[in-house]
Amino acid sequence: MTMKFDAIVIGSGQAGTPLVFKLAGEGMKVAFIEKEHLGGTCLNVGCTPTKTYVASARRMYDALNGEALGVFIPKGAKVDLLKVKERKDKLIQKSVDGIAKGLDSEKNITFYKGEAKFVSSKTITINGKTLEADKIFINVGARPLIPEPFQGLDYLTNQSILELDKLPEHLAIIGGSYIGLEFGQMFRRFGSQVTIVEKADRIISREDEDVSAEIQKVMEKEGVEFRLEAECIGAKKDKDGSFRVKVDCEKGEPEFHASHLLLAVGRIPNTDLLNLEATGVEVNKKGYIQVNDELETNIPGIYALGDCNGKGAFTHTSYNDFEIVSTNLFENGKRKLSDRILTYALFVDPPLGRAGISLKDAKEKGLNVLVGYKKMEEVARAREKGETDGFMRVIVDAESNKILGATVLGVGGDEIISGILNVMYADAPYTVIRDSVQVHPTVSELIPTLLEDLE
Ligand SMILES: Cc1cc2nc3c(=O)[nH]c(=O)nc-3n(C[C@H](O)[C@H](O)[C@H](O)COP(=O)(O)OP(=O)(O)OC[C@H]3O[C@@H](n4cnc5c(N)ncnc54)[C@H](O)[C@@H]3O)c2cc1C
Ligand SMILES: NC(=O)c1ccc[n+]([C@@H]2O[C@H](COP(=O)([O-])OP(=O)(O)OC[C@H]3O[C@@H](n4cnc5c(N)ncnc54)[C@H](O)[C@@H]3O)[C@@H](O)[C@H]2O)c1
Repeated sequence: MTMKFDAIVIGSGQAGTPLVFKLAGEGMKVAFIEKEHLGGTCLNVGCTPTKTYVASARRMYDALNGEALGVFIPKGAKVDLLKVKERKDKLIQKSVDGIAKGLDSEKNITFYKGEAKFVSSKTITINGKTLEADKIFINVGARPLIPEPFQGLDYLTNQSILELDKLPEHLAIIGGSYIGLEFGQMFRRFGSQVTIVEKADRIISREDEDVSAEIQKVMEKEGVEFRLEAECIGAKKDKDGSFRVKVDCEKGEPEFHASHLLLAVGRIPNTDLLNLEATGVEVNKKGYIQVNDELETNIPGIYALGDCNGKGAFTHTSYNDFEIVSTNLFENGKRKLSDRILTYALFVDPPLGRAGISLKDAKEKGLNVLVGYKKMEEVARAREKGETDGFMRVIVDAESNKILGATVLGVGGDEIISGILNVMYADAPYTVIRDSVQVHPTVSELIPTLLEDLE
């Protein structure tokens, strides 16, 4: 028998979860399907646990680096990974329980635990049942990419590394991008030896070259080893249980030993699990579902939100997808994907805050831009804190005076970037910040000064 609903939401990610409550609140009967964790990647195996670990790692760093500020902390500080994990598990559980309680008390939502598959553009199957709805919202997220040479090995992913209760002696991380760098710095701070293997000639090669160089410098100072221009082509387990990691490289050893191996070589969308062929929904070569400016696919009534549409890869972009769909469906709104300005942070320490285009993007597009740049060393508050690594850069359109992009790599960079982003959303000229008065002493106070000196 087919069960009829007004809407079906597949995946309890950062868009699906708020959407299901909104749909139900509007009086629709909704089926909500999740195959693994309630709350999705961000809450269970992404942002929340990693930023919880980053906080513990920072405490450890402070305990070991007091002397420069005249604070002598007796030796012996150590990390108990089990306790770090328990703290993380508790934080997650509280949020998961909150979602579960919300579901229990909403009579319009029927929750199904299991993997949904399409039968047609209006029907899906779940645990042997068939559900039908005129509106179907796909929010299935992404999973770690596991290249062929690593299949069958007991490697770690962003999920399993967060289940360890003992510190790895030597953690080899394959991939020097967002996931690799955040885990790399935190495990080094916890006390592991860390080697990051990256096939490109620099880490986070989507960023400007000076960003890659500065983050590498900071992490090397803390003892993280980098193998650049080194493609990991596989690994073997030795009898003692350690890994022999093989790299294709011109410089350095083609093999090294590590106790643990973390794969952080990219993510793939979970769209291959959905039997989308039954619907005619278009996906691109990488498996991302193609959507229009309002997140609808080529099949009317089917929407794709979050990482699986390839339009963003962050929690805030996924949540914004929810806002677009929700406003347009229920509030007569006209919100569009194309109104969104790119922004994100990389939570290494000091953090990288980014908004809009990079200098590399500006050059590639041949844009006529003015650039303001200051090193963190020039910021009084950064000197007072003893945290002078990094720099800030703001890119301005030479004709319109509008801000096109910004990079704040330095203490507070993840928060400071919002001030610049807000002016970009206001579509105001850079002179608004240049002529503003900021609190002294803050890192933000140098941004008006930086904007006085555009080149
Ligand atoms: C280690 C790590 C750290 C991160 N840190 C940050 C950060 O600091 N800031 C940030 O903005 N972003 C961060 N991200 C990215 C962020 O987690 C994702 O962008 C965000 O979770 C995207 O959410 P989503 O809505 O696309 O779906 P997800 O949160 O991925 O949820 C999708 C859900 O769908 C379920 N599902 C899949 N297929 C099916 C199916 N067929 N049937 C039923 N259910 C299904 C999955 O089990 C999953 O629970 C991080 C990611 C990782 C991996
Ligand atoms: N702070 C944040 O917002 C945050 C944090 C973590 C993750 N994320 C999300 O996670 C995703 C990034 O995932 P990621 O870091 O795994 O992937 P990525 O795609 O960003 O980078 C993969 C890296 O691995 C390298 N690589 C690939 N194969 C290799 C090989 N065989 N040997 C050596 N290097 C190899 C690539 O050159 C690349 O630098 C993004 O979607 C991002 O949005 C976000």
